[in-house]
Amino acid sequence: MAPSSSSSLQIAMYPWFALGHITSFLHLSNKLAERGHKIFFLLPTKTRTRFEALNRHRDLIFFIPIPVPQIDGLPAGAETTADVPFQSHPLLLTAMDETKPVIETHLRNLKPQFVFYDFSHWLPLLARDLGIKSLHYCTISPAAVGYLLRPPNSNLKAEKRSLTASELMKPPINFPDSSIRLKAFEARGFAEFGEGRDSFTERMSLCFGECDMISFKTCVEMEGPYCRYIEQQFKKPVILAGPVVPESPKSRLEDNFARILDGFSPNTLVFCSFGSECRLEKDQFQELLLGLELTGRPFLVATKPLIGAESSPIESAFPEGFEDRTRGRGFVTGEWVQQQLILDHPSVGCFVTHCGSGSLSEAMVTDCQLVLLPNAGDQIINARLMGGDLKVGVEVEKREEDGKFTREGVCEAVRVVMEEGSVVGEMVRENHRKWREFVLSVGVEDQYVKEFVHKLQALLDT
Ligand SMILES: C[C@@H]1O[C@H](OP(=O)(O)OP(=O)(O)OC[C@H]2O[C@@H](n3ccc(=O)[nH]c3=O)[C@H](O)[C@@H]2O)[C@H](O)[C@H](O)[C@H]1O
Repeated sequence: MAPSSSSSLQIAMYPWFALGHITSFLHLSNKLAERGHKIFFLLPTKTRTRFEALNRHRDLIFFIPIPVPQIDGLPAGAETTADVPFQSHPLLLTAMDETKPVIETHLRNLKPQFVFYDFSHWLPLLARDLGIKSLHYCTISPAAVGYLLRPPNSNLKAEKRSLTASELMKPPINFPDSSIRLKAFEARGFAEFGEGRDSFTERMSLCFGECDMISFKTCVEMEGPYCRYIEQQFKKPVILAGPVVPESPKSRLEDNFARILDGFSPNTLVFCSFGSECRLEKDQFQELLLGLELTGRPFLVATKPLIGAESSPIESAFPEGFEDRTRGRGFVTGEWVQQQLILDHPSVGCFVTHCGSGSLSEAMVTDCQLVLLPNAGDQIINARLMGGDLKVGVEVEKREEDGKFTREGVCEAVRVVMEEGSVVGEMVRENHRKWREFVLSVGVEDQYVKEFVHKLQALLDT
């Protein structure tokens, strides 16, 4: 018998097998556990160790290991999008779909009142059969969902076709007024995604269409119009978890990085990270490094480029003479770093980000200047939102003909935000400061989470 709506909630969470999604669900779990609610966090077995440090309430957040089925074509032991190239993501989706019987067993035993999910389109239907309410907790921004997914009632299905590049260059009908547009090369990228995109679009339409409620990690002040647009398009209540400000992990910054960062004056170092999935082609990786070299500033890059064999050392992809020229001020690693702790370090003055939603949440609460260098998917829309609507960062220019960025473009974007007296730099600094103050102001987060829980409890009474 479900407890009355005034007592604490019991929620199962099953995020998509991507570190950015798991991180986002865990940040929300911390906020809910802080208020006494119990979370059963289902995640791939081996991946759990990456997240122990982020679990701040081990008495209320219980990690439940889910073995990832071995699918033909998936490397042995692969569990998340960080373990496979982008082209293999559909195989990982299949692996997640094949965990359905295991998830059903857990839900029958755990008997949560809710299940939160994002890409497992079969979960809302399963939950309904088990008398469990389902919430699609969408880590992708409402602006990106609205622009890229297009309304479910569009005539595309009837015409059995995908959106063309020219259709994708313009926002959908009734989309809120904004600076969000796709450039020709970006629209072509989405259109060429083709049937992979169609089945993904189909999957997402089910994820949004079958749940009891939709939720985003954002606030009305930032993305209210886009949330209302989603509500209208999917005819489903949208509840907001608020900014879900990530707390810093309990761990300390590793000595080798502490030593590097302690060696630089406050707000001087450029930190660059592209999340857990992005793998730059070698030519673009070199343009990035040469661009940071051109700035004349100290920099730390944490990203794993696509280079020959996985076992090749990252130095094999460095531009000619780069190491000698940047010794003592340029640091590059292909390993997983403690991004939140690095961003918190006083020497970091600029964050070059791929605009993944987790990284942007973390960026918003720092005082780093932001350079936006989206790689794919919703990151592009996030960059337009941050650089165009909110004006809290500057986007790196890319060539129209092939969508590639250049060393000069990287250097110019860093210069604009970091140079003393730069008008644009001061504008984005001030806008970022205002949003940071809003997001961190007393009561904002608490009010959003309270309202979020209240709406969940109200759903139990329906
Ligand atoms: C929603 C989905 O998130 C995806 O994940 P991705 O990992 O790329 O990026 P983030 O969301 O920033 O998530 C990345 C997370 O990994 C952390 N991190 C990353 C690198 C590192 O070396 N160390 C770290 O601690 C970082 O702090 C953040 O919390 C994609 O963007 C996708 O476009 C988006 O729809």
